[in-house]
Amino acid sequence: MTQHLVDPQAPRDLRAFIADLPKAELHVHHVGSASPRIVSELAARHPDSKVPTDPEALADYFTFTDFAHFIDVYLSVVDLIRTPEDVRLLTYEVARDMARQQVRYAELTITPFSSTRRGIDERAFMDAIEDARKAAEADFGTLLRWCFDIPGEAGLQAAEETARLATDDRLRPEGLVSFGLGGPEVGVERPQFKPYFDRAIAAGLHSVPHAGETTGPQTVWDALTHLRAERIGHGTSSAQDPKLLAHLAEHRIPLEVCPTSNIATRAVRTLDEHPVKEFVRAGVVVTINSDDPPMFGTDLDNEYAVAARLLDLDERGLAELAKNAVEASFLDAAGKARITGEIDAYTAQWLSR
Ligand SMILES: O=C(O)c1cccc(C(=O)CC[C@H]2O[C@@H](n3cnc4c(=O)[nH]cnc43)[C@H](O)[C@@H]2O)c1
Ligand SMILES: [Zn+2]
Repeated sequence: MTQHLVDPQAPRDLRAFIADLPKAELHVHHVGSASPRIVSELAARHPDSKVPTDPEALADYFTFTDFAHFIDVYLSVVDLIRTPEDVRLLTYEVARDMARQQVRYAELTITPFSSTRRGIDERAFMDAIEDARKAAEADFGTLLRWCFDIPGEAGLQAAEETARLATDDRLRPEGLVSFGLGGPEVGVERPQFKPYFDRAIAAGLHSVPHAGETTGPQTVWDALTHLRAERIGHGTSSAQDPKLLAHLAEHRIPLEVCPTSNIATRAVRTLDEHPVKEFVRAGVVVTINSDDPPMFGTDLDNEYAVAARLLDLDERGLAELAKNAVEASFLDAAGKARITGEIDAYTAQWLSR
């Protein structure tokens, strides 16, 4: 792993504030959220897997030479999820880990194509995630919603399958709010996915593709123009194009920034070189996210601590970041007002200590 949990450079008091701050997370992957505890349990169920279960070996296994290596390792963890019960366990336990960090609401990116192509029945898959969603809400108070993403490198057959699963009224899960596109960007041009995004948008889903994570700003423009993106996953390379930054700011298209992820996949060299400051300076709406937290040796609290350092934020600034995520989410107005109220009440109480 490339980073230790809780940015050691963040002041102790700020870390305590972050730990209890009610939060929303908009960019976090389902399989990429499997903690060592969950991975161990899944690997025990499927002992033929090459994924190590010993935490130290796992830390080593989760050290990536580049983005392609990360995707290879990611897919080996995907291979651990073989039954609807695996899907349910993963989803419910991920929600438990989120609740511990006071995550009140999360949009979890799920790649149903990866599961159905590995033989999990599509109806059973949908039932498993929905069952876990309802149980997580009842048991932990964490609201989960889904973003179904196309694994772009798997091609148009994967796009077709993902669009079908997301728009078929008999299958589409109640918690589904958005449609995405993930995986490597190099050689995976965004415009080819336009017909699938058009179908998803026509079915009432929001468009949230990854773009500008591992390629330049043109990919972000393509996501905006061809895929009608309402938020951008990462968008890191937007910093190279002042006109793009101005466009994102003017149209209030939020970026889902995942600082530690960008270091772990070597998309950005060091945290101090991360362009998040430039986004804020240009007036772009920034949300802070963890992406694949255990794989990147991070969690959402740590990402807030990193953001506090990079953006020189105090408690009020951190509360604004948390509210950005709520506002940029696809939660209904009453839900947004409730979580925003909680953030304000918590911050006021903290500052009056
Ligand atoms: O499942 C398969 O069989 C398969 C076949 C070919 C290609 C793929 C993928 O490319 C899967 C990639 C998968 O990775 C997820 N992910 C997780 N973190 C990130 C990230 O930081 N940036 C982009 N993608 C990420 C994503 O959900 C993709 O669907 C699969
Ligand atoms: Zn991602």
